Amino acid sequence: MTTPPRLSVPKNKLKFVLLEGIHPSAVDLIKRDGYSEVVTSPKALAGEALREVLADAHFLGIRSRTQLTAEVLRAAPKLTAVGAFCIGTNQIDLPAAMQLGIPVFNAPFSNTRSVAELVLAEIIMLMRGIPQKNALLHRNGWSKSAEGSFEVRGKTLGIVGYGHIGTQIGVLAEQLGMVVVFHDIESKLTLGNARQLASLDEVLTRSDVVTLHLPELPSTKGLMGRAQIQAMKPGAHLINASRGTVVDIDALTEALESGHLGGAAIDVFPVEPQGNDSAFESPLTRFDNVILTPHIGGSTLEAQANIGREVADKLIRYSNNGSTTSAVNFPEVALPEHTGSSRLLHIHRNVPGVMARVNERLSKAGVNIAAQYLSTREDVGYVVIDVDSGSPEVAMADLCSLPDTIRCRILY
Ligand SMILES: NC(=O)c1ccc[n+]([C@@H]2O[C@H](COP(=O)([O-])OP(=O)(O)OC[C@H]3O[C@@H](n4cnc5c(N)ncnc54)[C@H](O)[C@@H]3O)[C@@H](O)[C@H]2O)c1
Ligand SMILES: O=C(O)[C@H](O)COP(=O)(O)O
Repeated sequence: MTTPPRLSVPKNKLKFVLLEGIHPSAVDLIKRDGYSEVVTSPKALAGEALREVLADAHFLGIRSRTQLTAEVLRAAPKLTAVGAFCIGTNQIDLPAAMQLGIPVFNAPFSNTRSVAELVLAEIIMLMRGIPQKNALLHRNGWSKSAEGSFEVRGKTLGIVGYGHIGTQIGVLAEQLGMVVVFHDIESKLTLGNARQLASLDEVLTRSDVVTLHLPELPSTKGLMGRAQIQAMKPGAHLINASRGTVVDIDALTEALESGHLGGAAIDVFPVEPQGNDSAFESPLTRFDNVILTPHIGGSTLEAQANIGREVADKLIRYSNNGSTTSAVNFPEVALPEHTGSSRLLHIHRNVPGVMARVNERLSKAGVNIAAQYLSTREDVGYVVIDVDSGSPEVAMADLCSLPDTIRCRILY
């Protein structure tokens, strides 16, 4: 059996790696807290480059593009926690991370408003036929006409996925006088006059604009396929600022080619370039009535600065005191400061008798338990023990050698 990693390292020896142009607010906070090694990159990494950077990283920050598969995570022996500096966490194998004892944190609300504002603007732009008019003028043409231009007031907006972003858009759209209907797999508290309809189909057949706000899940992949796009009203518009895999791009292309849809606004794509120096390719580039944006729904300076601080703070708290509050994949433990005691953190297989064995080892090591906090999730347990007498190092070494240990570390 291999010995589990024991991460009881001073701050100046802990390495943070922040990829994908994470806002400098994160670096500022991390450094202000006393961590000195912060490596940054404007790009997503993959393959050997990612493996190389993860070989000695303790904390990793990514956004939506870096793919953290089980294989990649297994090749990161020191990785203690991951920060997704965004909302979506579909790019990370969350169950694999939990099995390896690696909590993942994200920023569940920091860019919600930015996405909602972009979508609101796109609704008006699409309903007025602005994308194609704008394109024509850029080619020295002129087309002053009311044909195909409509007010949004009184029109129906269909929201698919009525979560944080969907509800915000619903509220903003009602301020413009739109009728809001939505589909969600959960029964939802509706805001304003929004109405939850019985089925996705009902939302699609009624709406002048359909906007998607779903997470990427096996169940949402290809959710907007040929049949769903064809079920939309002739001349209606489709907006996708959720995940690229939710829409069948070939089916969308056909619907635009045939004129069934009046237009679309697409911010996310099944395959996205790794960085700003890579080329973007899509069958949608040939349509003037399609607004294409480079996955910037959440990319405002306000949102990115807030995300930088929020996720960096969660990583720092986990590093400094072991708190896993709001981790997306991990047993959650909210911890007070541990003054006057040492803190032992033990992540283990949640099998019958494991806590009895933990406490037996502590008793044998002769430490006094000042406080103990336990949380479990599926087959992983996370116990935090504050000890205020005896030798915490000996107790830690004993705990680390328990066969059910996944990871352990000590905080002084
Ligand atoms: N374009 C961008 O820059 C950008 C920015 C932020 C978030 N996002 C994406 O938007 C997604 C949504 O964000 P959010 O904060 O609103 O998430 P959320 O979790 O608050 O809401 C998602 C909603 O979708 C619903 N849902 C799940 N599966 C469904 C299905 N099959 N059919 C109907 N409804 C379903 C859920 O019940 C939930 O209400 C994120 O997961 C992320 O992928 C994109
Ligand atoms: O999930 C998210 O928050 C968005 O997709 C934004 O991702 P980004 O940080 O890569 O722009």
